[in-house]
Amino acid sequence: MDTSYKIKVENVTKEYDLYKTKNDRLKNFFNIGKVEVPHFWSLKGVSLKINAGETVGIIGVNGSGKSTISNIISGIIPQTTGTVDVKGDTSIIAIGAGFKRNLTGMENIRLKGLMQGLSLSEIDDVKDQIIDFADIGDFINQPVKDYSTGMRSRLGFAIAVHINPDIMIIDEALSVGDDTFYQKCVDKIMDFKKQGKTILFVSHSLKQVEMICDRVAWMHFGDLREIGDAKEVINHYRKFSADFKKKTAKERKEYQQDKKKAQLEFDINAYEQSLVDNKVEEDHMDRREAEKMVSRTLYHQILPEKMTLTTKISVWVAVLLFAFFAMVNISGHSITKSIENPSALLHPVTHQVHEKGMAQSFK
Ligand SMILES: Nc1ncnc2c1ncn2[C@@H]1O[C@H](COP(=O)(O)OP(=O)(O)OP(=O)(O)O)[C@@H](O)[C@H]1O
Repeated sequence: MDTSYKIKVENVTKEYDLYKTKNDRLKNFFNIGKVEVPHFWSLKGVSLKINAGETVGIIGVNGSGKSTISNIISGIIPQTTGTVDVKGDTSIIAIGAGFKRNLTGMENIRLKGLMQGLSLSEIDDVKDQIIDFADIGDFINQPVKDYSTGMRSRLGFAIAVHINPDIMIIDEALSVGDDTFYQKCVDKIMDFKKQGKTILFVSHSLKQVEMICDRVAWMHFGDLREIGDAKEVINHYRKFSADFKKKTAKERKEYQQDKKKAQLEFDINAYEQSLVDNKVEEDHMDRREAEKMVSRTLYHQILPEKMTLTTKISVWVAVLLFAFFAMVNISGHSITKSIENPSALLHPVTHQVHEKGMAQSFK
């Protein structure tokens, strides 16, 4: 078994339900009625390995799944199927993620530091460097919700590089600062590289990716189209972009529509079947074994995002029990009487006593 990787992503998919209204979402949550919801597969089965000390760029057109895959690797969002293995005693910092908007910059520094396992005195030691690097002055004592995108990103980057994570995930963080800040960030990233840290670098800037990364993953409408040597993959991507630009507006639109359609129509069962077939045909594996193996890879790490039937039943039972006990309480009857004669719940005891009392007082 290959254990040399730092990050391994196997057959990872991400499905989003495109609800039209909040009401539809709620109805589906409780399984009330049948609400037809389009499903969009932001990732259609992505597998990749990243070794310790590598700097890997993620490139691709808008909406190709770059942020989705990096957010799944950093644990910000769960995958729908597939396995993500981040090895060893690893801390990941995804820049810009995990800010509590109502807390001040200073409070967020402490929070992120504590979440990374630093002690309060260790955080105290680096806090001035973070504030200095982020260069956001007195804003450090203002709630993060009042920051501009650039300030938030600068603070995120500053925290990330100063609390020394093993793996750093940088998603478009360098596109927001001015030239001076940009250079400071690049220097820090190069420093990280020298220290042998693992870096995942999501960017639209091919120049930045070319300068910083050893390898590049090219995401394309939910698929990993290519992964390999940075220069080679970037050249292929540049060629694709140049060819794409040569198409007419109508051709470009049709291409994008076809790709989006494939993301809407992606069939997870057919995908599972294709993985099994692959193992049988190419690895000459026994079909039952292949089925078990694929099923494990796809589903063993998954917490169901949607409620299973058992969970739905449990929620309904809990709601009904809650309503029953609330009515018992209001009615003033005993639990036994309420079970024997549920209609009694509609005739509260206090009401009867009150009436009895009134009747007696009139006698
Ligand atoms: N919460 C969501 N609900 C529905 N669809 C989503 C959601 N988040 C992302 N998507 C869709 O998933 C696809 C991939 O999004 P993602 O943000 O990963 O792309 P990206 O490559 O990072 O794009 P960009 O370069 O514009 O940042 C897009 O089509 C996007 O619209």
